[in-house]
Amino acid sequence: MTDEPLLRVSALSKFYGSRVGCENVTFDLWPGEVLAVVGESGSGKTTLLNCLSTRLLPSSGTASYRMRDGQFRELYRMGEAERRFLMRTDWGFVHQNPADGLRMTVSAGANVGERLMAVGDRHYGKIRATAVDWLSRVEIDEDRIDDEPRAFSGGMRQRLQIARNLVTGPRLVFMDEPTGGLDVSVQARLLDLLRGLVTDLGLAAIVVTHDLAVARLLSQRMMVMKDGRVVESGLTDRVLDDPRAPYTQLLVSSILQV
Ligand SMILES: Nc1ncnc2c1ncn2[C@@H]1O[C@H](COP(=O)(O)OP(=O)(O)OP(=O)(O)O)[C@@H](O)[C@H]1O
Repeated sequence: MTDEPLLRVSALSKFYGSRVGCENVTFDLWPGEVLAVVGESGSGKTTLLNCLSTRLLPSSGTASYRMRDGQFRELYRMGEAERRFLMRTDWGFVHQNPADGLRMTVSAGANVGERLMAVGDRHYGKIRATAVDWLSRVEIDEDRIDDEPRAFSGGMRQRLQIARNLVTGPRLVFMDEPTGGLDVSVQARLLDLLRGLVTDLGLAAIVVTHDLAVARLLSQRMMVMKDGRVVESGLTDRVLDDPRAPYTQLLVSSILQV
């Protein structure tokens, strides 16, 4: 661990015309830390995630990322080429719908291998061996390596998307409802797998979820959003066991009643 954050976000806001997407969001993310962003539909989670991952330009505010050389760079002032390089080498993005993060008409092995080629690997044998290794880490049998993800179940597709994102050794991974849309039993297994990988690799992650159980299992810290604003933030166990904002209390009690 270093004594400097990986990401520094200050007074970030995004407006869609007069509508608030997210407003005045400030936080630091530390290396190896998992931050969950929770809130009901329309609270601004996806807007925030898209701004942080530079898919969307905020209306105001700053976000600085500590590059591998230790220097902080302002994300919204980066050139397109540098931003793309960062996204390819140092970041991952796991979409809720695996089809958004995979190439559905190339093999599972190629989905993983092409990410290695994108960062300069050229040795075919090594790429294939790494792909096999990563497929096994996400519990996909080696004999499925030549199958296209269209032939996979939802859970397998999501595990493949995770392998594709982690194979290049990113330092920060953005996840948008990574277990959304899956059966409950498949969700539990995927969450276990994700938790293991994040811990083993010492990954930092920002996980958007409306599911407090996902936040509890994956994150050390969480932010609760409502109407685009952060209404509460803190260590996940503290926020869930002793929520202070009335909205968080409502959110937590509504889950407990289920
Ligand atoms: N492209 C857009 N144009 C206009 N308004 C938008 C756009 N995207 C989001 N919004 C609005 O911004 C607000 C925050 O939406 P956002 O999708 O970020 O919330 P969310 O918490 O991620 O919701 P969900 O869980 O349903 O995805 C909402 O009022 C939404 O209607």
